[in-house]
Amino acid sequence: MHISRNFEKTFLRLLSPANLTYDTMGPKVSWGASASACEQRADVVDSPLSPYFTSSTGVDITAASIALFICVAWLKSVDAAVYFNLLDMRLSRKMIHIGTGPIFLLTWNLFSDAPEARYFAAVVPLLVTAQFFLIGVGVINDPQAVASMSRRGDPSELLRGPLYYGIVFVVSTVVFWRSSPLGVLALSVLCGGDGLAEVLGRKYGRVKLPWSRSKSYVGTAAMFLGSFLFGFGYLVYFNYLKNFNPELSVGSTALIVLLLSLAAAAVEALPFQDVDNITVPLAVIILGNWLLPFGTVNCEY
Ligand SMILES: Nc1ccn([C@@H]2O[C@H](COP(=O)(O)OP(=O)(O)OP(=O)(O)O)[C@@H](O)[C@H]2O)c(=O)n1
Ligand SMILES: C/C(=C\CO)CCC[C@H](C)CCC[C@H](C)CCCC(C)C
Repeated sequence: MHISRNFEKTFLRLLSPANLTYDTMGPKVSWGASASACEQRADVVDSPLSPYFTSSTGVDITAASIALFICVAWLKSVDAAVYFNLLDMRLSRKMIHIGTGPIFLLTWNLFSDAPEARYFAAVVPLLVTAQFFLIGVGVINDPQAVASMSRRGDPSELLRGPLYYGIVFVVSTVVFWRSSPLGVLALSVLCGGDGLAEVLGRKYGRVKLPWSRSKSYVGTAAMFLGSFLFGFGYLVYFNYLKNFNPELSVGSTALIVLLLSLAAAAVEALPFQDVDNITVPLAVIILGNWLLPFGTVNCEY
């Protein structure tokens, strides 16, 4: 068994109630059943880059370089839009929050099916997050990045929301990678739900939640909607690309993502700021680990 499968197993065991048992292939709960085809989660995605290389390392280095290039181009375009006053600082922060993760997810299938591909992929958010960490602590001076990613123009703000966001991406890429619907779902809910909550909440959220005075009913409804749209959209997309084995059944997955989006909206409505970037994906992983097996086809439960 590859070491990364152990990460996944250990991570889920740490997060879950003690009465559930885990199979050896990842976040699939075995409800007392013996190992079956439902518990195989091998990565069988074929990279479009593989015809051009003789080794998986060549594919993975190229895929990581392409992702890094796209990342720099995207972040620099947002910085430039803020610099030329085409974009308001608050909106730019949200655009980075909503856009960066989903763009990264779209690059995942460029990587090879080698077990170490996830580490090459994780290097991309790791490098970008490390750079923002250094800006946050004052080692690197990058006023444009601070302007586009902070709320009030203070570099140390990068050490909260943006840093947590980056860490969640690195950990989830290594632990779950692309063959697990859990990681894809947690990351897309983090980007879509939280992002839409702030954009719509700030614009239309006049009536505040009684227990969370900085959040509104409109924002919480947008959190639910954004979580569902991004979460379900990305699961259907990766399902169509045959990332998940066993395959997801679109109907039951819709229902499960609906429930998980409600849970994500409830967690986001709690009176905390910044840590949403950790609590929301964590809640989706804990609950999704229990619910998602029911959304797979050809399995008996
Ligand atoms: N469930 C939610 C989540 C967020 N929001 C809105 O989204 C914004 C949250 O922005 P954020 O950057 O997290 O916090 P603040 O620092 O309070 O925002 P700002 O300083 O830009 O007002 C707030 O205006 C809040 O009303 C909301 O209405 N409902
Ligand atoms: C402003 C942000 C959050 C506030 O809630 C987002 C911060 C973004 C990061 C620190 C960057 C994370 C890196 C990526 C997930 C890698 C992206 C690669 C890609 C191809 C665009």
